[in-house]
Amino acid sequence: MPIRTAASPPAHRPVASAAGATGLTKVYGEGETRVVALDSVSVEFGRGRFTAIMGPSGSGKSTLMHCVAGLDSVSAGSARIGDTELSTLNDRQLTRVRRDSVGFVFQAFNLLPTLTALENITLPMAVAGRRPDRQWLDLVVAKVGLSGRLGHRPAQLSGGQQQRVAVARALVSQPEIVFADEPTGNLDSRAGAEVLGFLRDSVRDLGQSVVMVTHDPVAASYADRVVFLADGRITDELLNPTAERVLDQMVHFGA
Ligand SMILES: Nc1ncnc2c1ncn2[C@@H]1O[C@H](COP(=O)(O)OP(=O)(O)OP(=O)(O)O)[C@@H](O)[C@H]1O
Repeated sequence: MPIRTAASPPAHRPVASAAGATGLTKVYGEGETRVVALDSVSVEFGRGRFTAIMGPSGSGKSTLMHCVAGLDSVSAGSARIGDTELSTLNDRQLTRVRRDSVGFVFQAFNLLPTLTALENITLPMAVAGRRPDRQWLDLVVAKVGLSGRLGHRPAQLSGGQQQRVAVARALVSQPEIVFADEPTGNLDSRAGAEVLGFLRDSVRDLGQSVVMVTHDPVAASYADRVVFLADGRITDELLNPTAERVLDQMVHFGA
């Protein structure tokens, strides 16, 4: 597989979509417990772009990410990864798309404690019966600054280093898109800045597409674009955000 080294395109130019949703509605429960978590959301996540999703608690951020990543079913509308409409897939095909086309980074690093950093990074590909491209693996490991720590187990690494292992694990299979759910939620600001820098570098230098849910305006400022959600709807977006502009927008919407 060729190594992608394309820098991300300028934010004003239309870009191909790495994932997206059309008229996506998600309803949980019924009767008195019925909650419309997403109300006909249409959104594209650009290829080679870093998109942040922001909004108040309960606005539907995680639900949007889970539906587009194929972790949750939709009630109406559609979600897609690349050109693949997820609703057309059976369970086995969906599992394969999630495994081969999507990388995940979670707030809790979700590393296996008995495996080394390198084993954690390559585990998902090993499970899938695939071998990582050695050149790409070396590049990703160097990029996230883990070259000297590949033999360490998670307990021997700081929180920031553990999250960098998780980022490398998400990048190593060269997925169509990486979804990061509050990736800096458990980190201090310095370690958080490093992880965000690596996510941004993976977009700028490696051509990766990244979508990140965050509450933090500083974290969102690493993205090329911020999409704002409120009450299950997209209310606004910002291109080339700064932390100040994101904060203004949040205050404006009472988030
Ligand atoms: N499994 C579920 N069952 C029932 N309701 C749910 C479920 N998951 C989410 N919800 C509801 O859907 C709405 C959107 O939730 P979601 O977790 O997507 O919001 P969020 O913006 O990610 O919130 P937070 O920032 O607090 O994580 C909320 O009202 C939530 O209570």
